[in-house]
Amino acid sequence: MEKYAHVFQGTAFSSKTFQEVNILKDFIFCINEDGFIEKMVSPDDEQYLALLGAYEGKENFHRLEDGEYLLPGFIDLHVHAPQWAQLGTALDLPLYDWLNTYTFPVESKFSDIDYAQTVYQDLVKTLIANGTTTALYFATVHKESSLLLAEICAKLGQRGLVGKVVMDNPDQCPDYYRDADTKTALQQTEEFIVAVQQLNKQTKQGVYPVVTPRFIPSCTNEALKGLGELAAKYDTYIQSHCSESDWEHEYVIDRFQKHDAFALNDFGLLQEKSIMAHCNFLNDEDAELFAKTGTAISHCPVSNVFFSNGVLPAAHLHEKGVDIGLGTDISGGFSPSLFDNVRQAVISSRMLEEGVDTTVSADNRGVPSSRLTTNEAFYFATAGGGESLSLPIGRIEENYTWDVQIINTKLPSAKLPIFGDDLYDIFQKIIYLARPENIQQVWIQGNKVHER
Ligand SMILES: Nc1nc2[nH]cnc2c(=O)[nH]1
Repeated sequence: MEKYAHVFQGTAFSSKTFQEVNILKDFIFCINEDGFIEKMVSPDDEQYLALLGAYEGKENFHRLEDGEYLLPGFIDLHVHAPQWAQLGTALDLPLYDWLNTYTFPVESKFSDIDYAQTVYQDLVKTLIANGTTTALYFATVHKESSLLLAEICAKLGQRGLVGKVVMDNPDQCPDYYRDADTKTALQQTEEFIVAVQQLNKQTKQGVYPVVTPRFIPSCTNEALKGLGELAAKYDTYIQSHCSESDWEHEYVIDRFQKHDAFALNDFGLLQEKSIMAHCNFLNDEDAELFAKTGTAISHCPVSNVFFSNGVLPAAHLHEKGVDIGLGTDISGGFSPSLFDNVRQAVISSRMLEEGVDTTVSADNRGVPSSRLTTNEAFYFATAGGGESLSLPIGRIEENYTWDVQIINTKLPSAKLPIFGDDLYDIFQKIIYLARPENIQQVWIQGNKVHER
């Protein structure tokens, strides 16, 4: 009977469908050596008592305390790791000015490996403590510190997908922060891919290289083409920014007479393992191309308030068959927490649906059918992120990895107002009220990586 690496007993919440949450009350979760959920047993199952008998009292048996609940770990599909150093600043500027006056100077400092070590280590630890078990990172143009970020994820136990950023267009990138030239950018990207694929061989939870043209304005046509070819050669993930703001969307129309989606596709950059950030200006034709190629969207609702000039029609795009996950967009978004982004996804979608200008009649004020429910926004932060990455993550279900956060609702300093509620109400309270201190433990691929 005793063959599992860990056995947990407790109540879990996990998406069943886009609309519905599964409540697994007092289940037993059996985790194998590889860190996967091999078996889930309900209290009605005849094996339940036998399993308890075999594991109770052992070191690898974990019973959740009263007031503790399991959620899947969050999947953050868009993090600019170096921007951790400027979190919460300069958010009153428009995107172009923010990039040029704040962000590029900060990112240029990551040529210094010691500085990178300090910032990246702090970021990865903080994201884990916020319940983020998988993160898709933009690093900087520097190959060495980008590789260091992948090594830090590997060491701290987080599933990290990391990109060395490519910016080779002298018209759009400053002299002090740019790849030396196109050839060097592509060569260093290739070396980076090979090194991270090597690192992945010794990393249980996985670390993956990501081909990362920053966005179309930063890159020459030769770089975009070369990056599409490298992604195909090494079967890597691809990430970029797509149709984020009025300025960026218009820039691409000016340069290519088409939208970002079609321009990126021409360079081989839209495929099953592509994840594009923001996408606020996608029209239906762009969305159909995303669905056809398997390209996913990382929806960054906090950041969008500041930089996107609009709200992503996430419900509509999901309806059109596009995979969607959530991103913090550190530091376009000021919060490292996907809880905050779930909340903002709901809030922004309601404002889109209802409209915001009260001088316009209610009938014409908003965009009908735009709202996201709490369950749907939770789905994006978990199961939707897993689907976007085509990895068995984001759900508490058999054959998925044991990537979970244990939420303590009874912490004296951050107690949730629960007075005999039913379990679904407790789930909703966790989604809207939990703070980082309520995250008691975080596990990734069967390993405990955080405890407070
Ligand atoms: N939000 C955001 N958009 C971008 N577009 C190009 N670079 C960036 C960035 O760092 N953040």
